[in-house]
Amino acid sequence: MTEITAPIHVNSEIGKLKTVLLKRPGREVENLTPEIMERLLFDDIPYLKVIQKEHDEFAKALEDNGVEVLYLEKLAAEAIDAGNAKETFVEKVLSESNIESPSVYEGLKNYLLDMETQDMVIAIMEGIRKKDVHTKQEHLSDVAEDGGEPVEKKGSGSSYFTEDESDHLRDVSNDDDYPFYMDPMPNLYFTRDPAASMGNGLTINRMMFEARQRESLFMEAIMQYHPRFASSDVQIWRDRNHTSFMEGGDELVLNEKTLAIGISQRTSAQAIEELALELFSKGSTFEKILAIKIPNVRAMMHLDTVFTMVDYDKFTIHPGILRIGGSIDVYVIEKGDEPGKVKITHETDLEKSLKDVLGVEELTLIPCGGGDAIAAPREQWNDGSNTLAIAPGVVVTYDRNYMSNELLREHGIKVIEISSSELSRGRGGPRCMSMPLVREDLN
Ligand SMILES: NC(=O)NCCC[C@H](N)C(=O)O
Repeated sequence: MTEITAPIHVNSEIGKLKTVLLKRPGREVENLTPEIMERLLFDDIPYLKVIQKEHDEFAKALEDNGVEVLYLEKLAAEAIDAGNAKETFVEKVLSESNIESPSVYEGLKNYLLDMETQDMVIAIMEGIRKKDVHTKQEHLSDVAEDGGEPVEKKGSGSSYFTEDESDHLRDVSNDDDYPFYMDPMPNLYFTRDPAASMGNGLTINRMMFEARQRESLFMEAIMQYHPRFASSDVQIWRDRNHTSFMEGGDELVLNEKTLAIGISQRTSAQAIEELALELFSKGSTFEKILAIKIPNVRAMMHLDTVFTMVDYDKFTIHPGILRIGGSIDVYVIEKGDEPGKVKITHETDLEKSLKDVLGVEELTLIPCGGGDAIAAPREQWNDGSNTLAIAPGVVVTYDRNYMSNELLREHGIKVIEISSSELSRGRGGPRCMSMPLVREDLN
């Protein structure tokens, strides 16, 4: 086996995992409240101490199996320092954080730039509460509360009072009760979605919901400035400056010539076609994309919530994506006859489409929860189909999905289970929580 020196090298879903990017859940998951959790794409509020313990167990399971684990928060801070890009980064994040008031903008900027880079990255991820940053408007509200003269507040935020700002009506908050100037990013521990490795490059994604759109700024900075990546020839197949959206949970690398991408709640058909054109024209190894249409519902937001590869010829599947009779729409996208054009063939037999591109005679689709009318949707809801393959036939899964795990074992798959009572509350499993950077090639 030749040693892989490229910082990103992913030619399959199942090749031995060498390096992976994770994000340990931090206070951003505690900054959820019942009022905002739905908008921030959570169904419940995780218990921080336990979710961190479970995540550490996940990281340890990977390390015990020879995987190098890198952390997003650390790489992002290293990148920003290496690129001397603190101010540029802060300005970019602020410009995407819906801050209308100039005094709030200035207050936040000074507040963040006064921090060490690592603390600043973590603060941005956790979300920034109004009570931590003092701006002129806060003093105006003090007047209203006390009926007296504005008094400069003492405490950590007082130096961020922007005394010179002119008064703007837009400084008057529409929602004084809302606790944040900058929303937390609780979904960051799903490192799979903001960017996706394919070949020796990646897509840095424009994500569907505002709750997640700023997440890909960290990966953009890492690729731009971090010495581990910036000095190498990492191909950005698609950047985040698009209007059509794509998320990594939909992007599967079947082999070095073929991708499977979900047309889903989070990834549009247009984005897939645009990516195909980029890949076909920029000298990638990819020649085909299977665009698989899945239901546009929250429970199945990405293709990897209903379909993952576990071995050369085996996949998990949630039966809920198939029509009665087992058909599903698969659009095979290939290079067209003219530049700037693709050729699209419509197929409806997923098993056959997969056999064709993988070059295998037999293929097994292992149904989530055994296909049982109750167990299948229950275990799918807790990511029973969302396995992370760390080698052919070896996967990491959530322990709570015992029926699906048992079935995987019956099919000869080695299953490494991790605790999942809190991790699962964010509606993502082991594949969602990991972004492979390097995998060994298959023979
Ligand atoms: N690939 C994945 O399916 N990721 C899980 C993302 C869960 C997150 N709460 C979201 O709704 O985006």
